[in-house]
Amino acid sequence: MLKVDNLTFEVNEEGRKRCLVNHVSFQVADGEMLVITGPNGGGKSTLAKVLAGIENADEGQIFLDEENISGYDIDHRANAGIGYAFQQPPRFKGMTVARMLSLAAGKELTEAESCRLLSAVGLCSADYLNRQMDGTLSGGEMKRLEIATVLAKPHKVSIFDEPEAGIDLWSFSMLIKRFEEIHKEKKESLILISHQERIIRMADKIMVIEDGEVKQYGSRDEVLPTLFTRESCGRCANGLEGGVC
Ligand SMILES: Nc1ncnc2c1ncn2[C@@H]1O[C@H](COP(=O)(O)OP(=O)(O)OP(=O)(O)O)[C@@H](O)[C@H]1O
Repeated sequence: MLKVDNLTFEVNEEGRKRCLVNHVSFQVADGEMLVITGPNGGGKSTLAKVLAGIENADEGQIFLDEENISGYDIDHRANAGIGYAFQQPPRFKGMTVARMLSLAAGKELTEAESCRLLSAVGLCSADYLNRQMDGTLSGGEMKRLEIATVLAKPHKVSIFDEPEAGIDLWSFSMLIKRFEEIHKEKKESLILISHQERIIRMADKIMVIEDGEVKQYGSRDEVLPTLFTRESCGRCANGLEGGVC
């Protein structure tokens, strides 16, 4: 169980404090899937970075199975069981895909194991295992490799920031299947940040974040109908595409 209590993250903008994550509290039970959605710039990625230990919270606490991980850095949080896939994955010059997957798995993977991971994200291992994780890979390829690194190891909670971004339709379907399998197995909890209706509909719980605050949080049946009846974003008069802006 992940328990997030009163999490706050501020930045200093030209001498003025701006709260990007504003007293956010929620829980993700074992095996549960939480989808976080909301308008662009609402604070979803920032919240994910604070959960993963990339940014340090100014206030609040994070508990993973009763363990207070609030003071842990990114490595300690990963060891405690938090997996995190960036919205925009970093590239690593000089590192092959095979090496990266083994590092992510925490053990030397066989070719067959690496192949299974790459297949789950729609990549053919023969073409990729010896490629460098550098600028020669396309944005969509990097995104799928980043997701494969999180899938390489079991976590208590895996956070995927917009896993659909830049991914083609065929790979997206495979990815959805993998998320469905993980969800069905109930061995790990998933937090998916997404604007994609198909992903939002998979959730056990949905949280809407806007202006750094939790605007809605509840079961899929409670929140989903309200998403698709909102006509405009709460922050501005912009129309919503497919129900979510
Ligand atoms: N380090 C930072 N310093 C200042 N402002 C930041 C910083 N990081 C993010 N922001 C701003 O905070 C707000 C929230 O950004 P964030 O990336 O968390 O939004 P998001 O909900 O993930 O958006 P999107 O749906 O577009 O991915 C944005 O206005 C962004 O420009």
